[in-house]
Amino acid sequence: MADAKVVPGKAVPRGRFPHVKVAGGFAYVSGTSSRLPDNTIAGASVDELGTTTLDIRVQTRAVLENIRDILESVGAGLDDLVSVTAYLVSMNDFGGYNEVYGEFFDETGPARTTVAVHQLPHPQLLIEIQAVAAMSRS
Ligand SMILES: O=C(O)C/C=C/C(=O)C(=O)O
Repeated sequence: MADAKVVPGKAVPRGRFPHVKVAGGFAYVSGTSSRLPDNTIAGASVDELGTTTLDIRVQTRAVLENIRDILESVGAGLDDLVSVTAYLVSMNDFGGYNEVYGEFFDETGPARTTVAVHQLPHPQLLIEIQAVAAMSRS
């Protein structure tokens, strides 16, 4: 049985899809950004002159924390992840992303693929991650 869920308290999806869908013993987490419940973007700020500052480290941490919260809503956690696909707007951000990623996971963690894409669904986003977790907990 498949079980799709929009998680209360998380940023509402900007389309008709769930945060997570559980099927066949796995939890499939939709592409997740650093967007917060008030629709601001963690790791993005605009000063009084309109200059935008984007921080890949802050965004990466917030993305992984959002995924952690989404997984917890279905009884799983970051330790249950088996696959991660990360989308960066620029490979110039790979170093900062990789540094923060390494605070969450090591070589026993999920299989990972990182690619650069032309754009993400909001101009302030530097990173989005989709992930799959095994539902190992009873
Ligand atoms: O929800 C976000 O902030 C970013 C992710 C969006 C998608 O992956 C999507 O709309 O499909």
